[in-house]
Amino acid sequence: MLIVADENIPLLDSFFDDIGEVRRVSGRGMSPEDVQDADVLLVRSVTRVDRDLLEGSRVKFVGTATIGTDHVDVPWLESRGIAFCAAPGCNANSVAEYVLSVVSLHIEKKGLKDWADLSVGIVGAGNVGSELARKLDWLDCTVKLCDPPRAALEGEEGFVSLDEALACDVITLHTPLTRDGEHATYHLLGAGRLQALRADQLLINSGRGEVVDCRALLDRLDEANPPTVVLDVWEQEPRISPELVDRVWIATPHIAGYSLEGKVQGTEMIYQGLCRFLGLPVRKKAGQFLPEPALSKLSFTSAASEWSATTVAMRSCYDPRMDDSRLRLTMDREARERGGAFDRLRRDYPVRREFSSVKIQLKGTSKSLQDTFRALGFKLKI
Ligand SMILES: NC(=O)C1=CN([C@@H]2O[C@H](COP(=O)(O)OP(=O)(O)OC[C@H]3O[C@@H](n4cnc5c(N)ncnc54)[C@H](O)[C@@H]3O)[C@@H](O)[C@H]2O)C=CC1
Ligand SMILES: O=C(O)C(=O)[C@H](O)COP(=O)(O)O
Repeated sequence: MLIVADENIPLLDSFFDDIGEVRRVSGRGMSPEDVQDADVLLVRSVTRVDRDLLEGSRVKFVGTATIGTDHVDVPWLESRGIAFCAAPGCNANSVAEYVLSVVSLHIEKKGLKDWADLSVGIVGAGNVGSELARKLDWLDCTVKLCDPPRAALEGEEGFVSLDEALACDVITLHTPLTRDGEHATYHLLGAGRLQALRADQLLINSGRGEVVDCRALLDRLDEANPPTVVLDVWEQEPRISPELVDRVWIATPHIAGYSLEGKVQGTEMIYQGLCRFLGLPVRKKAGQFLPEPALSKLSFTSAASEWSATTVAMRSCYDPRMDDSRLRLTMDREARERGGAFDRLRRDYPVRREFSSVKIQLKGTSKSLQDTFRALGFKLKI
């Protein structure tokens, strides 16, 4: 059996080499010739999987090691009897930690040292939005969830309108990219809604670039009193707008979901999907391939303030400003080289471990500090 796979999927051999021969190809540049003789195709989000790629091939199973599926023409796969599997939720915690890290920097920038004063509007309350809401709730933020498709379901309640979510101190977008239907998200935030944002607000997009009209955003950021904006996702990746990078506060190259745990869980989920499809037993688990983290323990005493202890711990695991600096450094290249540089930042992404990989040892500290660490997802050793 021939398995053609995006070379950027981690642990391809560990998971798949006893199922078939694995051929690695570039995800971004994948062509019909690459997949023609494949039985199985494994991709990430940068490969458009549709008739143009697969017509005439013998592919019978497609797996994407990502949450998002907007790059896959699922109805066409169904029409051809090609099985499909994605990895829902695989990197949801990674994205939630990205947003928490950004919000903690924002709180400091505003001269505050507490989560509790903040209202956060979460647009899209699925795996990512719900995980983020759970953590922010524990941190005593006021959380408002906007999810019209869920709100329309029987028994679902407590959701707010988009306008109410967009009035919060922090707005964070976690919808899929959809172009059709009642709840389409393409350019959900267009000129009108961007116009209404205030200078004291923070807008974070780590969903999909096209959910925000980036041309309109650029215009808004050139006007008086613009909001603060953080973008992980962009229209026209990998050839993103340098003008927009220049105007946003934090700019990262679509890596919110790039914790090692998130990426490896993505591979694990398509491995499980392929095993189900082939009727094979599932013998491997993501956990067996995760190395010991470089940072496995941190200690704090009662001398440390709650804010400094938790932000030191968070930033020891992940600081979005590092990703921001790396992306900005690529912006002075020639236009034709910038797309390649964006993809290389993603391909060569440093190992980033989730908060749960670090044990926090606390000596003589308060119950409230313990609760905050727990809310953020750290393991405690008291
Ligand atoms: N930046 C990154 O690295 C990553 C980005 N993503 C993106 O985040 C998206 C969300 O991920 P999950 O939460 O796991 O997906 P999910 O499918 O679990 O949840 C999406 C939620 O959005 C809601 N939704 C749909 N249309 C909406 C609308 N018009 N307004 C408000 N809510 C709407 C759905 O009802 C659903 O509850 C993915 O589709 C993907 O595009 C996901 C992982 C990593
Ligand atoms: O899971 C998703 O959805 C994502 O956006 C991925 O984290 C993006 O990673 P790549 O598929 O582009 O490597």
